[in-house]
Amino acid sequence: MLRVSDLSVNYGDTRVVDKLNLALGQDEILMLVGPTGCGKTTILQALAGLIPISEGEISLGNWASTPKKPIPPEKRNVGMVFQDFALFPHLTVQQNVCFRLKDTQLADHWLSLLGLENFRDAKPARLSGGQKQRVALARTLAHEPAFVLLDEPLSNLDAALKDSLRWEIRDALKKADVPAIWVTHDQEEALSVGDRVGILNKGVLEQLDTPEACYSTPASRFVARFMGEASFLQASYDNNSASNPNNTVITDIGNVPGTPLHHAHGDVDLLVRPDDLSLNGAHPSPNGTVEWVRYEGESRLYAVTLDNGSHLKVRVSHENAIKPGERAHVQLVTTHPLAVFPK
Ligand SMILES: Nc1ncnc2c1ncn2[C@@H]1O[C@H](COP(=O)(O)OP(=O)(O)OP(=O)(O)O)[C@@H](O)[C@H]1O
Repeated sequence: MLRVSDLSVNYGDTRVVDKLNLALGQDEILMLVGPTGCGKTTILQALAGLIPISEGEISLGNWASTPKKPIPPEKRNVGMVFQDFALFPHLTVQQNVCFRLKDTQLADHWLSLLGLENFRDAKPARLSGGQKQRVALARTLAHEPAFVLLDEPLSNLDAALKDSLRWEIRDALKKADVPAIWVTHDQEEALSVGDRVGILNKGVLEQLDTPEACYSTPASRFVARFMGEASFLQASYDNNSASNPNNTVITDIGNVPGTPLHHAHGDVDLLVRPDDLSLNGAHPSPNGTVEWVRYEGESRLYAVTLDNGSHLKVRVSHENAIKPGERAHVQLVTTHPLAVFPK
């Protein structure tokens, strides 16, 4: 198990990572997300042993690295996958994957598993971005790493390729049966690929949880906003289980079941995602005005200001075409519990 205890990293007087704690299961994939400059790459570099740590401990199997007794990178058996692929341009695919490998059987295994057999003799320049990243992954896994760190492996690829390759990478990591930490800027990627998601804010891990929990019951408003489109709706909530046995939250646009966070009670803010709402431009009693609309293909995303002053984002079918400035009726239509934050 890869274990990180109270890990802090300073650059000079500036603390960039603050008391990070996590433990990864044998084949677990942890997606690390957060705004630019929050410390994601620094964490990967610290885990790989490429930069010194200021406090805490990183351990895996038979080694433990501390500020006083650092374990050098070559003794950690870490595999790294970078966004720029980092392949040797003068070597073929086969030579890249087999680089410094005693047993080339594993190279064959990963080359075939990642669909690279026909490219064995090609040089990287001839390959597409997706193929290059598969070669980089095959090389990493052929060396039987004890854990894998991926630093935005898909960020140099186009959208269609990203979607398929993220699943190929996930499958390969699972087959390799190694823990992995995968840094991404893409919250959709984090939610769909990760076993767990860690959300960093200014060097502090704000939440480490399943994708569902990070999205539905975020630990903070920051996490709520970071993991997707989030609106906060004025609401009232009675936390007394005798008078409110179904945890009902009352709002101007409908009542829904709630999950109270941080002892929310009384006047509260309800976390509403765009798909928790309906929007009707032909309703006889509209309760809001459309501010703008974004066409998304299958759907349209609307920004609506309610007559009570709340701002909401609503995602509905593309068939529903209401223009900015027009009146419409917004209603809460969800049946699953929504997160309730104190004011
Ligand atoms: N070698 C360094 N010396 C001093 N400060 C650094 C150094 N490397 C990074 N930093 C600072 O540490 C902070 C975290 O940087 P880091 O690269 O880990 O962020 P990140 O979350 O990976 O960002 P991005 O998403 O933009 O890649 C930033 O404020 C950055 O400016």
